[in-house]
Amino acid sequence: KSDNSNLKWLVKELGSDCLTVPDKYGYTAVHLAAQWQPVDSLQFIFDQIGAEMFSLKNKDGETPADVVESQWRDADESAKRAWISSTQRRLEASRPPAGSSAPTAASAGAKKQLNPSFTDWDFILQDEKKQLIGRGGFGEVYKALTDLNQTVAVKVLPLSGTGQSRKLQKAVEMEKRGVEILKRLSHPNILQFLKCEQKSDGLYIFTELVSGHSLFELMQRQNKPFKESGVRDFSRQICSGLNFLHCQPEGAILHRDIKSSNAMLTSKGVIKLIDFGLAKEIVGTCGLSTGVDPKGTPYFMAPELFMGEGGSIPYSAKTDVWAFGCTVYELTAMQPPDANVQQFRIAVL
Ligand SMILES: Nc1ncnc2c1ncn2[C@@H]1O[C@H](COP(=O)(O)OP(=O)(O)OP(=O)(O)O)[C@@H](O)[C@H]1O
Repeated sequence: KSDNSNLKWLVKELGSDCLTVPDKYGYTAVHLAAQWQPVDSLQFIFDQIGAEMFSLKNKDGETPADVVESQWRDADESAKRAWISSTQRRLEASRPPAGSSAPTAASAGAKKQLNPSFTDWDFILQDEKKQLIGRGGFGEVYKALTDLNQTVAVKVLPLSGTGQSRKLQKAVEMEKRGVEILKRLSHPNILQFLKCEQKSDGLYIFTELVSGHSLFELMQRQNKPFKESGVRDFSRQICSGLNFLHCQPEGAILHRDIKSSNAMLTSKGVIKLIDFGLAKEIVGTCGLSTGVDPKGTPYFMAPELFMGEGGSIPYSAKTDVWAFGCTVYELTAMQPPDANVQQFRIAVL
């Protein structure tokens, strides 16, 4: 669009983080605005994400300022160049002298990214116990503090007592590779993965700590489904996250476990998809369980998933979309489709 209404819509729907998400060429919404939109779009972006907008680079290493520089066509281009140089001058002038850590308006506005390169960490304690924030079908999630002074979530998949068979180690290696892939993704609706550590007693997966509740938990607490406007908003955000996963340049990344308990709502109204169907390989290998069944999952499974042969399950982007449809149903009805049918009979249907 030649005005910034589409940018405003994006930010309203997805939050300002979406402005920095690159497409397959590394172009962000900031690059596109710099290329196609008038100068007030740049000001709008600056108001949203601050100085960070000048450091974004596409795959050719071009910043939004470079994109403007390479086009010298009309009045808009010169207005943009003038705005960029005066804003950068102002930023430079407000930067603290070397060695000083006094905050400036620019640095206070800049968003801090989660840094995955911490080397040491510890559980955060509450009443002298590890602060548990959730329990899933095969792991428990705790709060942790890293040596880079960031609070993160750590999911612990216990491996002790299950033996260290080669099959298990292979499943653990697959899990680690999965985390390596997910680490590289950055999208406002996808939980940020940080790293994975294998210890003698388990596998520790570190992620962004989300402040909020899952949509499943919220429905249970309110004891009613969401209103249509909420379902629309959450569905749109889940789609945005899924679309991002499915459109990765190296091929689709699948979530494999879309359901309301795996969509968290933050205090700012942002949906985060959590709990990618990673650990399933380990569970399949060693029968690991915390005693809580991964309840309801068959109700979200596409028909073809019950027909996999030779132990292979034909997950695809389409099976994620099927699970998404079941989740929309769940959000309006508080239960997935066919919830009155026993789990083991779902496959027969
Ligand atoms: N990164 C996180 N930040 C904050 N809370 C989290 C995070 N990850 C998980 N949780 C909380 O922990 C709960 C359990 O999460 P987990 O991913 O282990 O299992 P689940 O999705 O409930 O079930 P299953 O793994 O059986 O599908 C979630 O419902 C959520 O409340």
